Amino acid sequence: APSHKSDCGNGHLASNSQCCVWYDVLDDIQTNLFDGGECGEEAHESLRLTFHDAIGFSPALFREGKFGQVLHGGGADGSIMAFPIETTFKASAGLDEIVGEQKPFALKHNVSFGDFIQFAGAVGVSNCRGGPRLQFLAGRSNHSQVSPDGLIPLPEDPVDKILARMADAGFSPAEVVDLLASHTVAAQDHVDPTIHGSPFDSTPSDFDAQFFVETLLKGVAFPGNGSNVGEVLSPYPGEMRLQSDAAIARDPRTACEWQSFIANQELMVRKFEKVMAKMAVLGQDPRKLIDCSEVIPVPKPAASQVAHLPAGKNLKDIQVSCKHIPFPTIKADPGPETSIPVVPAS
Ligand code: HEM
Ligand SMILES: [Ca+2]
Ligand SMILES: [Mn+2]
Repeated sequence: APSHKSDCGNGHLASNSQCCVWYDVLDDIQTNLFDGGECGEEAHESLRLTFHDAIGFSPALFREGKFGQVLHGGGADGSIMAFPIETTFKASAGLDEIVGEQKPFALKHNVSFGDFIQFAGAVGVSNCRGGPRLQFLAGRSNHSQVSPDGLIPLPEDPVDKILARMADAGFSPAEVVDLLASHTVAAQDHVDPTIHGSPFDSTPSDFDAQFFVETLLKGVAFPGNGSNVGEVLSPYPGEMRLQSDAAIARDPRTACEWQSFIANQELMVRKFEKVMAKMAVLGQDPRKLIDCSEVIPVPKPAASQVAHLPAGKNLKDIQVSCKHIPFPTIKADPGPETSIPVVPAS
């Protein structure tokens, strides 16, 4: 049958021939960056990197004359890969590693750093069970503008400061919550450097709603060496809770959006896809980009649409923070109290 697609010559058909190269990048990074398509450390760090590149964008600084000559610029432009100074910013501790791992793939396939970072994040998170299928637009220039320090939120920042910074970049309080669905596939290495890879929920390889319920449980313990800057009490040994996540979960401006995902993983995913489409083109003119979303793999379905209370917890342990919508009915897992094995730093 006649086709309007271009034959890429690599076993794929593309709606636009400029998307062909991304199939080569996909095969290469699934094998050689994501360990055969896993939702592991590299996938998590790649998702985090999409944010740290994109959020270096500030209409407020631009108005004050302190950020570039044109408003279009900065943002999701690959500057965090082009300018090593950006990975020395406190908020980006540890990202030098994933930038170092990704950069040779971008150079080898001759694609821009800005495109590569958003593509790798989208592919990485598609490896997570229940994950989103993110939009991917290609064609960002490889000319980028170094971001000033101080634009990326820190876990010790008060909610007011985080919401103001995110509003400057164009995000509502509800959209900040939507973006934080990313923390369902996340772990820390630098808030408490004595414990490696302590996750933010009990299922860091599943893009599920566990993060949203577990952050509302009463905090009882620190997983590592006690209280660190940006850390608050978590509900289990081994799990890390960021001060910012705990506060946003409980703030009247954000608590109802937070709660709304606990019994609706599908809604969480759709809203994450929508807000990520916006974040991925900060500082870019999307009309000049080509839609290559078809290259992004279709993720495996979620194990459950509804979060559960981990074993040993009950509804009385939840610090209900949305005042006008009843807390959803969720079940508790049977069995002894959950704990996540702690991996000490080597
Ligand atoms: C509200 C602002 C946010 C704050 C304060 C924040 C803070 C943090 C911190 C402190 C870590 C741990 C880093 C480490 O110690 O290794 C982390 C990890 C992570 N963050 Fe965020 N974050 C925010 C928003 C976001 C957004 C918008 C995304 C993506 C869309 C994101 C994705 C991730 C991911 C995937 C990880 C896990 C990385 C890994 O497991 O290696 N974060 N975040
Ligand atoms: Ca999870
Ligand atoms: Mn990590």
